[in-house]
Amino acid sequence: MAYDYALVHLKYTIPLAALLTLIAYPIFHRIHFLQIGSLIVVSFLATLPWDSYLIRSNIWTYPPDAIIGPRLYGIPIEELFFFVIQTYITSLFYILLSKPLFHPLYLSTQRNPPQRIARGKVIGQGILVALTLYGVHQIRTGGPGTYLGLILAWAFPFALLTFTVAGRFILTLPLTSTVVPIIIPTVYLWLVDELALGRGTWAIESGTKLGWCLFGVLDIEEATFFLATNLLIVFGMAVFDQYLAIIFAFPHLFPKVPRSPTPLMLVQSRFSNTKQYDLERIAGLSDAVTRLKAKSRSFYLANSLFTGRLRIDLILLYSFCRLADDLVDDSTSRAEVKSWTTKLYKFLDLHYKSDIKANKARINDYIDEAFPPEAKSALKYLPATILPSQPLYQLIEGFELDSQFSFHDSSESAKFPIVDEDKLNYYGQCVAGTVGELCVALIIEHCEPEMPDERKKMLMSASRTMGVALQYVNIARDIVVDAEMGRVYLPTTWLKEEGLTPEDVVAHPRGKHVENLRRRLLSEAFKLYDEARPKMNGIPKEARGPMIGAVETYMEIGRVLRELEGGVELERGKATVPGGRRLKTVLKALFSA
Ligand SMILES: CC(C)=CCC/C(C)=C/CC/C(C)=C/CC/C(C)=C/[C@@H]1[C@@H](COP(=O)(O)OP(=O)(O)O)[C@]1(C)CC/C=C(\C)CC/C=C(\C)CCC=C(C)C
Repeated sequence: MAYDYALVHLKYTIPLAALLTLIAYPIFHRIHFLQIGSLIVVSFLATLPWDSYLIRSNIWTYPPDAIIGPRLYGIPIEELFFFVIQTYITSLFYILLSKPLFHPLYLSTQRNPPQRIARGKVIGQGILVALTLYGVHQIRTGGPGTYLGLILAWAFPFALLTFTVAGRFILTLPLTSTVVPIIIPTVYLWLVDELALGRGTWAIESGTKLGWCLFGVLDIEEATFFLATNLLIVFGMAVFDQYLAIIFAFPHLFPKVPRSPTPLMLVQSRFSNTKQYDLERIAGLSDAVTRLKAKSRSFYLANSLFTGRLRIDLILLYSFCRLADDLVDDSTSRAEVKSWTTKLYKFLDLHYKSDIKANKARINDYIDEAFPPEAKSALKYLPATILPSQPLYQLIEGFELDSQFSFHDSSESAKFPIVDEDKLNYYGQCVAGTVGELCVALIIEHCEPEMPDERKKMLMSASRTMGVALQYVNIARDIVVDAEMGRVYLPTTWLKEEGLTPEDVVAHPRGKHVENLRRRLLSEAFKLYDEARPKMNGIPKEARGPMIGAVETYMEIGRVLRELEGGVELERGKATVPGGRRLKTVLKALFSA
C-alpha cells in the first residue's frame, strides 16, 4: 500500500510517543531533554552506517510504493525516523519507570561491590563478548546466519562498552527500571514489525536469514534487533543516570552544579575515581531516605517528584527535622529534653555563631561525642551552609514548646501550652512555618540563586503561612492520637467556647464538640492555604510542580477529613488519603504548575 511505512509510524509509533510524552510531561526536567537528545544523536550515528550496509546489501528491502521516496545513504527517511522514535519511546519508558528511584543510593556498589554484583558484571561482559564473537563468526561464514551475525556484531560491542562502564550500577538498579523498560517497548515493536512484515511494508531477503520465526512471520533476527537496540537504549540511559548521580551526590567533587550539568561535568564524572566517592555520604543519604519512608508517606511520595541536588537536600532537611523532633519527642524526662535541645542549639551554634563557628571536622567531632549513632548522619549531612539559621533555631524552640505537654510545672497553662489561637499560630510558625522557609531557601539556592530580594521575601512569607496551614491539618488529623499522649493542640479558648477543657479532650477525643473544633481548625488551615497557594506560582518552574505536589498531597489529608462525617472513626485515629487519590492529587498539581 502506498506510503505504508509512513502509515506504520502514524498508526503505531507516533501515537505511543505522544501518549508517553503526555504522561511524562509533568516530571520532565531539562536534564531529561539532554539525556534523550544525546542518546538519539548517538543512536542515529551508530545505526546509520549499519543500516545503510544492510539495505545496500539487499538484506532489507522495501517495495517502492511502501516508502515516500527520499533516502539518506540508501536509507528511507521512514527508517531514519524509526531510529529516532524508537530511542525516544524506550527512553521515556525508562524515565517513567526510574523516576521513583533515588539514584545516588545505587552508587554504593561502585567500590567493593557485593559478590553478586561483581560476578554479575563479569558474566554479563562474558555473554556480550560471546554474542559479539558469534556474530563475527556468522558474518564470516556467510549464508543464512549473515543478518543475525550483523546484528550481534554491531549491537553487542556497544552493549559491552556501556555495560563495562556502568555494569555495577545497572545490576544494582531494580529490574523494574532496567529489564521492564527493555521488554515493554521490545514486545510492542515486535508486534508492529509482525504487522509490517505481514503487510509487506518491508522484507528480510531470504538467503541471509535463518528462516526461523519467533511467532507469526516475525523473523528471529528482527526480534533480536529490537531486543538488542532497546537494551542499548536502556543501558545508555543508565550510564547517564550514573554520571548524574555522581555529580549530584558528591558536593566535594562537584561543589556547584548548574540546573543542567555540563558535558564537561559528565566527562569529569565518568573519569572520577571511585576511591574519591564519599560512600559514607551515600550511607547517610540512605539513612535519610529510610527515615523519610518510615515517617511520612506524604513527603516520601513527593520527594520523587524532585530532581538533582534539590531532591537530595530536601531529603536531608527532612531527615534533620524528623530526627530533632524525635529526639525531643522520645525524651523521658524534662532534663533529657533540655539535654537534647541544648545539644541541638550547640550544633547550630557551631555552624552559625561567628564567635564559636567551627569547621566541618570540629562539628563532626561534636556530633560524634554528643549524639547517638543513629542520629549522626542526619546532623552531619544537613546542608547547613545553604540554609538560613533563624528558622532552624526557631524549629528547636517549637520542639521545646511541644515538650511542655509531657514535662511541665504545675500550672494549667504549662500543661496545655496552646492557650489561645495566637499561641497555636506561634507553635505552627515554629515547627512548620520554619520548615517552609527552609524548603524555599533550598529551592532558591538550587534553582534561582539570583532571585530578586522582593520575590524571595514574598516566597519566604508565603512559605511560613503554608507551613502553618499544613501544621493545622496535621493537628486536625491527629486529635485522637495526640489526646492518647495527653496532648491537646486545640486552643484552650476554643475549647471553652464548646464548654470543654483540655482534660475533657484527653478523656474523650471523639464526639460532636471536638468535631466542631476539628472543622474550625481545618477552616483556618484552608484560609491560610488559600492565602499562600497563589504565591507558589513564584517558585522557579522546575521546582514549582513538585513543591505544589508536596503541599497538595498534604492538604488532601485535610480535604479527606472535611469529607468524613463527624465522628466517623479515623483509621488508627489518623485520616489516610487512598493511594489512587494521592496519585491523582500529585498529577493534578504537576499538570497545573
Ligand atoms: C519533598 C520533601 C522531602 C520535602 C521535605 C519537607 C520537609 C523538610 C519536611 C519536614 C517535616 C518535619 C519532620 C518537620 C518537623 C516538625 C513537624 C513534624 C512538622 C509537621 C510536618 C509533618 O511531617 P511528618 O513527617 O509528620 O509527615 P506526616 O504528617 O507523618 O505525613 C508538618 C506538618 C510540617 C510540614 C511543613 C512543611 C513541609 C512546610 C510546607 C511549606 C512549604 C513546602 C513551602 C511552600 C512554598 C510556598 C511559597 C507557599
